[in-house]
Amino acid sequence: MIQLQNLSKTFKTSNGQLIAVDDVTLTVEQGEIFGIIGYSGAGKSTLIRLLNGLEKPTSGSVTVNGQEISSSSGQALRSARQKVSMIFQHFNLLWSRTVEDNISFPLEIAGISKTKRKERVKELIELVGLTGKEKAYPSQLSGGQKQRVGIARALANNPEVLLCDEATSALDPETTDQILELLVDINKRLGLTIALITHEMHVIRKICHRVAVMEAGKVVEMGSVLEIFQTPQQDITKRFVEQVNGPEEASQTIAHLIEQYPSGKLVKLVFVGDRTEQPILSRLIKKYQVEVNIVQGNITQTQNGAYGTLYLQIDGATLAIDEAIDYLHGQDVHTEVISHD
Ligand SMILES: Nc1ncnc2c1ncn2[C@@H]1O[C@H](COP(=O)(O)OP(=O)(O)OP(=O)(O)O)[C@@H](O)[C@H]1O
Repeated sequence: MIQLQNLSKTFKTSNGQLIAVDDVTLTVEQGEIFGIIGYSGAGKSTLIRLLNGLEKPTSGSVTVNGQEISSSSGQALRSARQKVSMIFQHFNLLWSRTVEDNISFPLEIAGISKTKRKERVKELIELVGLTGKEKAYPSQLSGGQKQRVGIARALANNPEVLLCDEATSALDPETTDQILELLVDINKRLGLTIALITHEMHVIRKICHRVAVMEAGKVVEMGSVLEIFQTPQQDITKRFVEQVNGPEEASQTIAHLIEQYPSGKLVKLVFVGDRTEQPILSRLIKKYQVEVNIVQGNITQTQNGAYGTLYLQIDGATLAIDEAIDYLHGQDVHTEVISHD
């Protein structure tokens, strides 16, 4: 659906050339929710501006549904851009227009008749859950409601792709979750492809199928959200995963656990949801004559399923413990020994 091929964008600044996006190649599949995460300055905004044709690449290409946006101009660019819609962190609503007139605006520009506009606006208001607010002005709405208007307006002309630029960053956690649920609902109901940029791993965990991690203009890691949460490779990715799992707390707990369970070995298992029912633990105990204490565990939900972490204390004869750990390494779970005798 969206293809970025060796995409780069360089800006000339007073300090010389600045590479904002550096040789990015990725594909967003039809119907997918794809997240791009990075800290401030990583190049996310530049990337999204390249995606909707607001910036021209220095090199490489952007193709949306077979049409190259990066090399189009004039009418061709305008028609290509109609397939791509966007919502923003600060909503970008027209403050002097009511909710229904804001949503109607792109339809007016597209030359849709008044009767058809009314019908479509009604449909969209229902879709985003704003019934009863048709005549309200943006200043009379909560942040979540404003973003619902933004979403309805973005969907008015039936785009093929929705781009979300930090769409929930100005909202409180509860409202964030409601807006994220609305995006998932729209993705499922309309089969709409969604590409979003964010600095919050919570957003990625909650709604994305796949994620690309950006650092200094480059995509440094990419994969299914489940995979990335389960086995992050790069340090930056690990830091993002910790945003959701809570690092200090976890490391404090681990230090505490080591103190509390000084004998045997402390092992961390990371497993994917549908493998949780496999009787790995009971086999382990039966086969190796070790004692297994479940010390701590949690499960995290993502759009691709759940993944869990389980801390075990394995105690017994040294040889039996080592064999038991070898057995775990041979299973389909990620196993890490976090303390030694
Ligand atoms: N028009 C421009 N001219 C010069 N430099 C720019 C321009 N736009 C972006 N940059 C630079 O490119 C780099 C990437 O910026 P970008 O805004 O894409 O990052 P970001 O990940 O979106 O960060 P943020 O979340 O803070 O917006 C930054 O160093 C920024 O200063």
